[in-house]
Order: sequence, then structure tokens, then C-alpha cells
Amino acid sequence: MNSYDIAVLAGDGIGPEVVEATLAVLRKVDARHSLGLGFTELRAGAFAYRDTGTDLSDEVFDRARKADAILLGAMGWPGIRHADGTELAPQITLRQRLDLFGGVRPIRAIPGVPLPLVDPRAAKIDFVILRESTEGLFFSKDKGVVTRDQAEETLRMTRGTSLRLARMAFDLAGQRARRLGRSGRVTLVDKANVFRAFAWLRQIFQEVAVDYPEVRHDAAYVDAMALDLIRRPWDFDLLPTENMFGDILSDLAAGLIGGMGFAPSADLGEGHAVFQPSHGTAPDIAGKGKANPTATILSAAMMLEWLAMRDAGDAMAEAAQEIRAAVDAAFSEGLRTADIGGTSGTAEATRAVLSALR
Ligand SMILES: NC(=O)c1ccc[n+]([C@@H]2O[C@H](COP(=O)([O-])OP(=O)(O)OC[C@H]3O[C@@H](n4cnc5c(N)ncnc54)[C@H](O)[C@@H]3O)[C@@H](O)[C@H]2O)c1
Ligand SMILES: CC(C)[C@H](C(=O)O)[C@@H](O)C(=O)O
Ligand SMILES: [Mg+2]
Repeated sequence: MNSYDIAVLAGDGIGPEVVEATLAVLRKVDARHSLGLGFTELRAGAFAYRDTGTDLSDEVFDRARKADAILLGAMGWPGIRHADGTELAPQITLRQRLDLFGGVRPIRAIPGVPLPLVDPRAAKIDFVILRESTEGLFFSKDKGVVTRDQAEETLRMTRGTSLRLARMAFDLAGQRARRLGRSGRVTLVDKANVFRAFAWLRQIFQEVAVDYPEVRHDAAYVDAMALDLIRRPWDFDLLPTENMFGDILSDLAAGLIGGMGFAPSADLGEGHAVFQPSHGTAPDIAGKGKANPTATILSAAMMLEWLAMRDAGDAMAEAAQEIRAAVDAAFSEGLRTADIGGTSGTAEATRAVLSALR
């Protein structure tokens, strides 16, 4: 009997390719640990819109909302657009409608993966971007006012969501400190030198920091952080930030560890969660069997860990850890995907991870 209902939205482009790889890994750990995972595949995305007129139907949304967790590939296609010129982005609809305010985007150097930074400390890169995912500048989506002479979008933050984001940042920093055996540090990334909204956000983080005396707390301007993520990324731990800043910095940060194919994510709310790679549908390599499935496989490990924390228990957490260890082992033992200059495509990378699963 299946105890955990996982809604699978593979999406567009390389989405279905990396999801197929990830389901093979999940099925293997499920068989070994009797996790009781059941998968329901649902259609959404840009091509669904082209074929049916909707990118996320009410039926698909309701089915996904009822699931224990949602696993998503990637969605969007540059040639399929709304009349206003914007692309289809059902991921944003899911984040907003399911109140998934916490975009957890871990950036960890995987042993064996060649890194663009030559400094040996790059092998220690291990930090998390916590992207607020329902407000900020994205609050303005579909609300911007555009005339012939002017275009205006609005950035909004609320006290409720900002407090929840701050608590999530300090809680995650505390958990990481215990796991990694070091002290935790939360660095709010903002633009408080120019915008009142960010000065106000700093105050909210300071209020919350009082409850976490064991976690160090500071703040940095986003432009300086873009520089420091290249100069000394090994110095950072937990980086909460506004939605748009987090979107941009998470791609920059993925570049530090080998590219988008290595960057997982989890969009967390209080009752729901979507797990997906940080990358998109990669139209340049879609359909060629070249996509690196690592980011999606690691997102699935985050999903098992999240289910474990909710109530699923030790076997689920162990399976998550085994998936991470298998990814590390596969690359340590020589797996080289096409995005890092190797020859292995999606199928070969999946086989390497499956055979490294202990
Ligand atoms: N979460 C999502 O679903 C998501 C995220 C970003 C972009 N998008 C959408 O995807 C489409 C393409 O966007 P883009 O090109 O700006 O970003 P992208 O992330 O799809 O691709 C950027 C670059 O990274 C490479 N890349 C991405 N994932 C990879 C993987 N798993 N393995 C190997 N290489 C990989 C691509 O080949 C490309 O060179 C757009 O329609 C965009 O809106 C969706
Ligand atoms: C595709 C796009 C809507 C999405 C975003 O902007 O959030 C993506 O870039 C991401 O990082 O998840
Ligand atoms: Mg992005």
C-alpha cells in the first residue's frame, strides 16, 4: 500500500528527462526501505498550455494540492508566451497559491566535480540561499502597469511572511550547525542602503535573531554579495533574501559548483512543498539525452527529508542520505556529465547513481 502520495509534474523540455531519472532513483530506495511512495504523473506547463489552453488546470492544481509532496521537473518554453510577452510560469502559481514562501536552494560542492574557482577552499562550498518565493518583486507578476511611455512594477513584503522567512532561516542555520558541527550564521542579503523596505526587513531579522543567540547574524548588500559569492563563497552559511535577488543569486551560485545541473531546490510552505531543480527546461539541450539529472535527484532527497521531518520517520531520512551519498560516490568515482565537459548523458548518469546506491 502506498502511504505517501507524490504528485509528479514533469513539465517541459528537459523536465521529463530529469524526472524519469529521478523516479528510477526514488523507486530503488523505495523498494529497499519500503517507504510506500506512490507517484501520480500530472500534465502542466508551456506545452500543456499550447495544447489545452491552460498551463495548470484546476483539476491538476487540486490533485497536486492534495498530494503529500510535489516533485516538479521544469516548466516554460521561450517560444510559448502570453499576449503581454511574458512566459508561462505555473511554478509561480504553485508557490503563490500554496503559500510556498521558503525557497530553499542549497549550494554544495560535490566531491569530484570540477569547479570553476581554482582556490582549494572551493571544495568546501556549502551554503543555502533562502529565497522568499511569494512576495518581493514577484508580488507584481501580472499586476505591472505598462503604458506606451512608462512601465511600473511593485515590490511588496509583508511582516507575516518576513517573520516566517526569518524564523525558517534561523531554524535551518541551527539544524545545519548541528549536522556540520560548526556554528551557524544567517546573512540577510538586501539593498537596505537604498530602499526603505529592506531597512525594515533588517529590523525584522534583528527582532527574530534575539530568539537564536547561538546563531550569528549579519547582513550584506546584494551587489557586494554577488562579488563575495565569487571571491569567498566558502565563508557563507544561510543567505535569506528577497524573491528576485534569490532568483538571480541562485543561478550565480549554481555556477560555482558546476552549473544548473547541480542545484536542487525546495519551495516550502507550512502544509505543502514543491521539490524541483533550480534550473529551467534548457531548450538548447532538450531531447538530446544530455541533461544532468543530479539537481532533480538531490531535490528528491530534500523531499524525502522533508517528509521525514513531518512524520515519515527514520527510513525516509536514511533514504535521503543514501541518495546524497550515491550522488557523491558516482562523481567521486569519475562520473562526468556533459555540462562539466564529460561524455555521460542522462541515462549514464542515472545508471551511475543507481549503482552507487548502497
Ligand atoms: N524552475 C523552472 O521550471 C524554471 C527555472 C528557470 C527557467 N525556466 C524556464 O526554462 C526555459 C529556459 O530558461 P533558461 O535557458 O534561461 O534557463 P535554463 O536553466 O533552462 O538553462 C540555462 C543553461 O543551463 C543549462 N542547464 C540547465 N539545466 C541543466 C541540466 N540539468 N543539465 C545540463 N545543463 C543544464 C542549459 O543547457 C542552459 O545552457 C525558459 O522558458 C524559462 O522561463 C524554468
Ligand atoms: C522560470 C521562472 C518562473 C522561475 C522563477 O523566476 O522563479 C525560475 O527562474 C526559478 O528560479 O525557479
Ligand atoms: Mg531562476
